[in-house]
Amino acid sequence: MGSQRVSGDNDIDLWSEVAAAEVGQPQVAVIYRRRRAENSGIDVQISQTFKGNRLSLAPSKRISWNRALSTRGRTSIAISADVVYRHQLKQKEAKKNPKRAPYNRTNVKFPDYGNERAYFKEVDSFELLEESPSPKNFGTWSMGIQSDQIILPDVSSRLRKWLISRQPTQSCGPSSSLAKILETPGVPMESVYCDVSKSSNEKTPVLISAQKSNVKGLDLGDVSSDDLGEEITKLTLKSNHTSIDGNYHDSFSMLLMFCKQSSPSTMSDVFSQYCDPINIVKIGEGTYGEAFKVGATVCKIVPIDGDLRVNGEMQKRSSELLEEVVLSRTLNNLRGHDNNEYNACTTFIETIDLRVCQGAYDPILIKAWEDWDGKHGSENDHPKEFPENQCYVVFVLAHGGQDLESFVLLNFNESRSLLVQVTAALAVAEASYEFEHRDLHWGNILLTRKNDATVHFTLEGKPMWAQTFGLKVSIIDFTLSRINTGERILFLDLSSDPLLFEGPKGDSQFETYRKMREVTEECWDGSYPKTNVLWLQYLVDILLLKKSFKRASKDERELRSLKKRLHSYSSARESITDAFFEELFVSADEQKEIGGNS
Ligand SMILES: Nc1ncnc2c1ncn2[C@@H]1O[C@H](COP(=O)(O)OP(=O)(O)OP(=O)(O)O)[C@@H](O)[C@H]1O
Repeated sequence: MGSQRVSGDNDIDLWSEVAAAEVGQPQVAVIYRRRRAENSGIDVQISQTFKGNRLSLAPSKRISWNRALSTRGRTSIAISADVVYRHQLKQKEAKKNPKRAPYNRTNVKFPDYGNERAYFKEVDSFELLEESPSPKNFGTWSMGIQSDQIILPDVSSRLRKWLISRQPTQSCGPSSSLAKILETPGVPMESVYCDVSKSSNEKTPVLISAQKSNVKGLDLGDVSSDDLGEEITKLTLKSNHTSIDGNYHDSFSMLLMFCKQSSPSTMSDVFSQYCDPINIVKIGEGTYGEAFKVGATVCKIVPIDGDLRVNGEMQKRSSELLEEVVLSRTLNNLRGHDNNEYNACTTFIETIDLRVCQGAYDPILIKAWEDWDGKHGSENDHPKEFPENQCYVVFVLAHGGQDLESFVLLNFNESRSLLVQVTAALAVAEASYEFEHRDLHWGNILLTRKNDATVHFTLEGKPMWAQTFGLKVSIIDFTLSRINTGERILFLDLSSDPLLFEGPKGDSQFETYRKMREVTEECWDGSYPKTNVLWLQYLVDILLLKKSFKRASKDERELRSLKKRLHSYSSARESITDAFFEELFVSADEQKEIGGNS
């Protein structure tokens, strides 16, 4: 990231300030690399050099927190059944002691992270100025219900998850069943916070959901959408009676059904729908997925259900992908395909299609993978290892552009627009689905330049148009997110990931995870929209400290006071009412004059 900034004469140069503050400190570059999962922890390789005057984390390759954390992600699958039970215990304790239920680490057996702790102790003694990529790799989703859960007998975790998910949520109205979610585009599950001024400490804000008409069904062959919901449930319950190894074919069948397929496709079948396959280029990678630009879309390919370890990880199972699919599709519903939506926005990346594929990795993709590796140095395993019978889920996504980390913001207006778009999107998703992103670091915000002068949101029935100043924001990566679909709550139990909270002190990303832990009191299934506000504060920090764009000292003051005021808001929904955002919205009349998208 460049540390140059274009500034007016009166500007305070933050970078100079930071550099000045560092004078006299040891000049250290810490280089470390993380070991993959099979090595049962992190191989921290620290080297110190004394050449620059800024402390930085300079990885030999891409720093990958997620890889280190992945070992625990797998644990969270196994304990997912206990999550709800533990939450009940925590709630009981919390009732006894209204201040705070203590987090009893002694009852939880975590792997030994002694080495990592020693490492963090060492880096903590320095001021850390570099951001770290996301710890994205956390295994499976957990599901719970909002309140008054029935303590279930000791059944298999997956069955329990589904049994719980079938309990009607007391506070939600007509649910957004799986079958209905599948009816995208345009399932208008519309939900309202009854009282947005309520304190965030009230754990489950009351949602009133109203299923609207005009629900369009997909062509699901012989299966009607109502039957589909039932079939999915039966299938899952049935499959959960059997062992994990024995049952995934059932989940696989469901996945096929979700993708409207009777059998897996080949990768080239899918890609040829979007472009001439020779034009495919790799654009990014995650621990589980490889992302390729395929025509105007991005295809994220996630291998599933195989025995071959990928990037040091067990492959994800069909059942896990099912849950991710539900979450992506639920957010897709916000995109507003008719004009009746009570809550709508287009900021969450669009999932255009989902496909199940089978076969060895396509040679064209292998070539694209190798080209990217040559330029960027991949952390992932070479995909030529995949066998002929390997299965994958392909997420066909809209192309969201470049991530905030690498994107060059030009001026204060672009930064303001970034903030208003993210805040409004979170407000809409909170209002509709009690959504919390929980991992909104600068790698998960994509930016692109567009001609539209405004971007449209509908929040609780009220249409709003935010000025873009030519910038379009997309939010990706819902791995840590929490959502209430109306029928179920999808969340990840971050307590099973203690290292997430032991990241470097002073690193605003890791400070944010720690603040989330305080806010949620580790009841990760609960609704705490304040977590969205914490990430907004993080974003303001990033804009002030990590991004160079043309700005005056007055602009910096505005950002700093926004950050302060954000302290007092308990949700993105409240935050969007802040004066900072006011002048970024245009009225309906102005919108008509501008003639932007509506
Ligand atoms: N829709 C998109 N538009 C543009 N780039 C994208 C898109 N989706 C993913 N990418 C790129 O691919 C990279 C990997 O994507 P992503 O983080 O979603 O992978 P992942 O497999 O979910 O990661 P992990 O499993 O480790 O959480 C991103 O950092 C981004 O650079």
